[in-house]
This record gives sequence, C-alpha cells and structure tokens, in this order.
Amino acid sequence: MTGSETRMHVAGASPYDVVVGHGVLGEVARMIGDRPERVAVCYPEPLVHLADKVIAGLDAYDVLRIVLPDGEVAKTGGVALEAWEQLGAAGFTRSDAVVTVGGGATTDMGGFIAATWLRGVPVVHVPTTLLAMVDAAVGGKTGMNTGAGKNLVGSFHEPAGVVCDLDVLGTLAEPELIAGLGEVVKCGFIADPAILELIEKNPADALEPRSAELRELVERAIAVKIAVVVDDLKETGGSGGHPGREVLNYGHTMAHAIEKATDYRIRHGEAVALGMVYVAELARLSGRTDDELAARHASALEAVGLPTRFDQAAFETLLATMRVDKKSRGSHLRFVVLDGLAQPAILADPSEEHLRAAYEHLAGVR
Ligand SMILES: NC(=O)c1ccc[n+]([C@@H]2O[C@H](COP(=O)([O-])OP(=O)(O)OC[C@H]3O[C@@H](n4cnc5c(N)ncnc54)[C@H](O)[C@@H]3O)[C@@H](O)[C@H]2O)c1
Ligand SMILES: O=C(O)C(=O)C[C@@H](O)[C@H](O)[C@H](O)COP(=O)(O)O
Ligand SMILES: [Zn+2]
Repeated sequence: MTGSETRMHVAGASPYDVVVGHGVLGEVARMIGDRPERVAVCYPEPLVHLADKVIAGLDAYDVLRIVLPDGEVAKTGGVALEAWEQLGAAGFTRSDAVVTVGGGATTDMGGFIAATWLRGVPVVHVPTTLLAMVDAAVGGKTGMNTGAGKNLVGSFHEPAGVVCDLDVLGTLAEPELIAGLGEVVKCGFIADPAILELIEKNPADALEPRSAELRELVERAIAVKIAVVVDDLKETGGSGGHPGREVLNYGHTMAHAIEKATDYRIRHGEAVALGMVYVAELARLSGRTDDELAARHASALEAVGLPTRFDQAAFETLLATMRVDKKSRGSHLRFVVLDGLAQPAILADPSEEHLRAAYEHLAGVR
C-alpha cells in the first residue's frame, strides 16, 4: 500500500511523533529542526545505502558518520566508548543531534550514545527493520549488554521523532521480517486481539512488505506501544490497576535467557516467540491462562513461521539468567502472564516445578 503518511503522537514531558508511510525519509530533517549544526548518523556498514539516503536530506548540517558493528555485537561498552571519542573529536555540543539508521540493535546503541553524550542530546530514529519500527525505536528504552545478560546497562531517553519508511522493508531478509512479527504478535496477546485475527486470517500478507495488512499491523503494534509508554514511561507501574510498561516484556524473561544461552545467535524476535510459548504454558500450569489461550500462542506464531520449540540449553542455565531479569525483585522471579486475552498481569514466584515443566513443554518433551 502507498498513500498518505500516518502520524502518531507520543504525549508526555518530551512529546514526539512517529511517522509511518512510504517515502517519508524527508521527515528526518524536519524532526531534527534548525537548532543543531552537527548531526551524527549512526548506522551499521551493511546499511550504508540507507544511511546515504537519509544523509542526502541533511545538507543543512555538518554530518559525522558513526559506523557501528552490525547487529547485537554493537551493544557493548567498547562500542559506546569509541562513539563518544568520535563525538568529542568532532566537538559535538548539546544543541547538536544524533540520527540512527538501522535495526533495533542500532537504535538501542545509537540511542544510548545520544542518551549519555553530555548527559543527553536529541536523537531521531530511522528504524529499518520491522522489529525496530514496531518496538525498539519507540518508547525511549536504550541500552547494551554485559557478560551477565541482555540490556543490563541503559537509560530511558525519548527520541525527538521516529521515521518509519515502509519502503526500506523491501530489502529486509524474510527471516528478519518474521522475527519482527514476534513483537507484533506479542502486542496482539497483551493488548490488541485484532492483530491476532489479522495474522490468523491471512498470514501470507503479514509477510508481504508492501501489503496493506503489514502496514495495519505496524500501526496497530506502534499504537499498543505508545499507549503503554505514555502511561508508564519508566516502568514504575501503570495507572488504573494496569501493570504498566512491564507488559511489553511479555515473553521476554525466557527470551533474554535463550538469547544469552545461545550467544545471541538466535534473533530477538524469534526468542520472544519462544519466550511467549514458555510463559503461556507457565501461566496455564499456574491456573492463570486457559488451555485454549495457551494453545493459540503456538498456532499464531507458527502461522507466520516463528519457532515454538527450543531445547538447546539446560534448564538450570536459563533459570540462573532469568533470576537477574530486570523484573526480578531480590530472589523473587516475576513474569508477565495473561489472565485472559489482552489481560496482562504479573505472576510472582512460580514454583520451580512449574518453571521446569514449562521448559519441558517448550522443549517438546512434555
Ligand atoms: N529498546 C526497545 O524498546 C527494544 C524493543 C525491542 C527490541 N529491542 C532490541 O532490538 C534488537 C533487535 O533488533 P532487530 O531485530 O532489528 O535486529 P538488528 O538490529 O540486529 O538487525 C537485524 C539485521 O537486519 C539488517 N537490516 C536492518 N535493516 C535492513 C534493511 N532495511 N534491509 C536489509 N537488511 C537490514 C541489519 O543490518 C542486521 O544484520 C535487540 O538488541 C533487542 O534487544 C529493543
Ligand atoms: O519497551 C519495552 O519496555 C519493552 O520491554 C520492549 C521489549 O520488546 C524490548 O525487547 C526491550 O528492549 C526489553 O527491555 P528490557 O528492559 O527487558 O531489557
Ligand atoms: Zn523485545
């Protein structure tokens, strides 16, 4: 689908817009505005052609290119240090700005660089994967990994704007598109069942970058994310009895443990799919999710080619990583579960028997 752009507003102390459409890269300069003199564009080398397109619209600024490693390996302290040295050498001031062009690893790392340089300079995200459009670029979470696990260092730093040009998805490899659907399906389960209905009715169109269905899925998933972060930006708890931003972590407790156990060889969106199958079974065993809703997880995910079985790590290894998840409090493990479709809640301290049995289900041995 082509046609007009969709502008979604993120209200709050630092409001901004998320623009979705075809051929909308011209929005980047408008979002940067006329205050900055210098703009640092962060991107991984394989996406230089996309970075060049963005830079072509930035002739009003002195552009500094910061080339990051591609993928998850960008999210380290060493990479941050190198980028800070580049910004320092270029004399970057508080009125200058950062632009990220890439997938979620790039928006997380570029966002972190912007959040920490001079304690925070403006950043505009240009997400180029489905996953980064529907999730990573929106909401201000930035971060990097440490030896102990995923995203353990970071900050909340809201962007000045987000530009989702659906045209760029044309070059994205299908496995990456599928991985992005993991986060889209997550939004369906936690808040917007229409997402699940669209995918279940026509999974083939969800995998078609130019389809009207994919655009609708993108916009619906972004709307879910915006509603959550506007209510609870810093994950301190939602209003009106809603658990708050933690709901966006549905499936992520096990997902992050799987990513670490596989040395990040599995894509984040695939790990989220596996993590949702795991937590749906954990919630079923704990009497929170009914059989039908639990089974719907695997069927919806399999419809678009996402994995639903994982047995490549020892349960004890995964459990040890889950214990340092950010939702844990002291020795108390906490999971986001569903009490019903689109009814997220917290499950605290599940029994070790249930934790293990849910992994046996994920591994296909039970
Ligand atoms: N901050 C948040 O709220 C948030 C939310 C979800 C995920 N994340 C993070 O996002 C990361 C995963 O992001 P991802 O799935 O985008 O992976 P990624 O950033 O590693 O990108 C995947 C691959 O796609 C390539 N690519 C990107 N755009 C392309 C395009 N248009 N055409 C061709 N190739 C392209 C990249 O070069 C890379 O090799 C993880 O680190 C995850 O923790 C953060
Ligand atoms: O935005 C959020 O909040 C999320 O939890 C979105 C997740 O999809 C994303 O993977 C995020 O990076 C996870 O954050 P973390 O705090 O668990 O590291
Ligand atoms: Zn995620």
